Amino acid sequence: MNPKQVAAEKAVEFVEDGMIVGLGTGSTAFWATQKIAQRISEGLTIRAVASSASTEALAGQLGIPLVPFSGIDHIDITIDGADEVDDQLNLIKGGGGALLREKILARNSSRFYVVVDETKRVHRLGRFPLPVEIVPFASNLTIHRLQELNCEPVVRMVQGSPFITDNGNLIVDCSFKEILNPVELQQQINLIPGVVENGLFVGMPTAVVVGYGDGTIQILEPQNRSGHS
Ligand SMILES: O=C[C@H](O)[C@H](O)[C@H](O)COP(=O)(O)O
Repeated sequence: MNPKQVAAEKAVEFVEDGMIVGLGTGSTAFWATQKIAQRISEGLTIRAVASSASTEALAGQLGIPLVPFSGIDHIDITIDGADEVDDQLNLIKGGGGALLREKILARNSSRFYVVVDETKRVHRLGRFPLPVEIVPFASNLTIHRLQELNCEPVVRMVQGSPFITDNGNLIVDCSFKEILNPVELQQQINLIPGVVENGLFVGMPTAVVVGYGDGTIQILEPQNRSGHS
């Protein structure tokens, strides 16, 4: 069985009637959105907020009732993927460019479930280049300041043109190789004028659901690393 699907479907078990649900972005969150649609067809009543235009389109096709960010004052549960998960359950996100809306959802959610396959687990963050969303008009200046933090920044390109986020910004992928202090780094990055947000999610998950190729899952909680079943 697909480990991403296994993890995502487990997390959807935590969705209950009446909830406002944050829908993540990417190939793992995709399975959560599919499962939520299935549960709606079986009688579940929820409203959802999408973390990207692509997820909004998917949810719309699947008949999931959507509300805009402006129409809610809290989110009960968000289910989303990640590019890396470290031993403290800190994350790198933004491989799909959706990190800003994803972080707003996660920060405003009572519960934030992260769904990954086992390949996303690392001892320390940094193998995956850290996505940073920046405003386009001063990008060269902002990129110089990012370089001063000892990373190699590369503007993300798609088919020869800069990737543009749903918010009209650029993504700079910053290779740090190894991130020793994610708390400090996220603050340093976000203090640079021109940076909109970075893909470090520090201390945010309620739990991380890890799916394995043999169909088993492991639920990792911030202080309790048990539960392989
Ligand atoms: O911007 C995209 C998101 O942060 C994704 O959740 C992340 O990149 C993981 O995506 P996937 O599940 O496709 O590996």
